Amino acid sequence: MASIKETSSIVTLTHPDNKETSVTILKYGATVYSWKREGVEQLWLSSAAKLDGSKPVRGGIPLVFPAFGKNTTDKYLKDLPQHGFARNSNWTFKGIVRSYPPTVQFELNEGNANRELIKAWPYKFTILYNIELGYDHLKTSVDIRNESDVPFDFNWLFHTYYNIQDSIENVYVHGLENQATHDNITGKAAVEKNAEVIIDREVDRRYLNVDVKENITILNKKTNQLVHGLIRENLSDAVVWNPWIKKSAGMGDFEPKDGYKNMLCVEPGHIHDLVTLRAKQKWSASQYMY
Ligand SMILES: O=P(O)(O)OC[C@H]1O[C@@H](O)[C@H](O)[C@@H](O)[C@@H]1O
Repeated sequence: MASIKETSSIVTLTHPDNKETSVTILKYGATVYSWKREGVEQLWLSSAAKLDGSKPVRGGIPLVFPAFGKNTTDKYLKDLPQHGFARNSNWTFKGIVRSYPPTVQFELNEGNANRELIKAWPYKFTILYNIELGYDHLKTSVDIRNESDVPFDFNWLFHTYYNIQDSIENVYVHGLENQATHDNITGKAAVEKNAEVIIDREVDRRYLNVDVKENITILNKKTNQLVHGLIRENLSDAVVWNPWIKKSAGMGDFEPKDGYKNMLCVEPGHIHDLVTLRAKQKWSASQYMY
């Protein structure tokens, strides 16, 4: 039997076959902020991250909904903060929904979402968020249901911060060659020429419409061994983000300051356009990390 520990602010799930394999979720944002596989932390978390609900968590897996970045054009989304309100809302813990692999569920709807922020977005919805702890993987899945009588538009993205135990200089991202990109820093579109995407400066790049049959992996430069692997369902875009020296220096909740050497965000999402969800319809997506 998996063990679950719940406090007023967090839920920790431990795998039945290995007590060193666990996942910890903050109810605020339903933010997974630790995933240990056989005792080894897989996610990066800033030592200055706020875990008290005063701001989104700098690290782990913040959830981005219903807007990616700062939307400036949509009638309602433009009044929301960067990355929407899901990561700044207290989600309801619904308990364990499957015993093997042990899976816990959280729910967000217009009733428990951040009261100030939800004022800008006049829809009824239910998001069920499942976190499945495998002995060798973590799968996070989302079902979004439009409970309104009219359609609504949204982005979804898992803002995953991977822990790069070895330095960032020693890894590359694979699976993005020939993909269309949009650079968030320069605003320019391009095509990725590299089979091995290295991170040696600030990188903030959207990869658009990447075939979901393609796994995205982080590999060791010297040995080509797998550091992290990602399988996506219904999430055709991916952001690759590392703030590097200057940007992390400017973020008060980013510590240690050289932490950029030990993290890399590879964020699967639907952001090339907005998903339109018709009344009473459901949209589902997941990321499987191994
Ligand atoms: O500081 P925030 O709001 O958590 O965002 C972090 C980063 O999130 C990434 O997804 C964006 O592409 C970046 O532009 C952004 O800086």
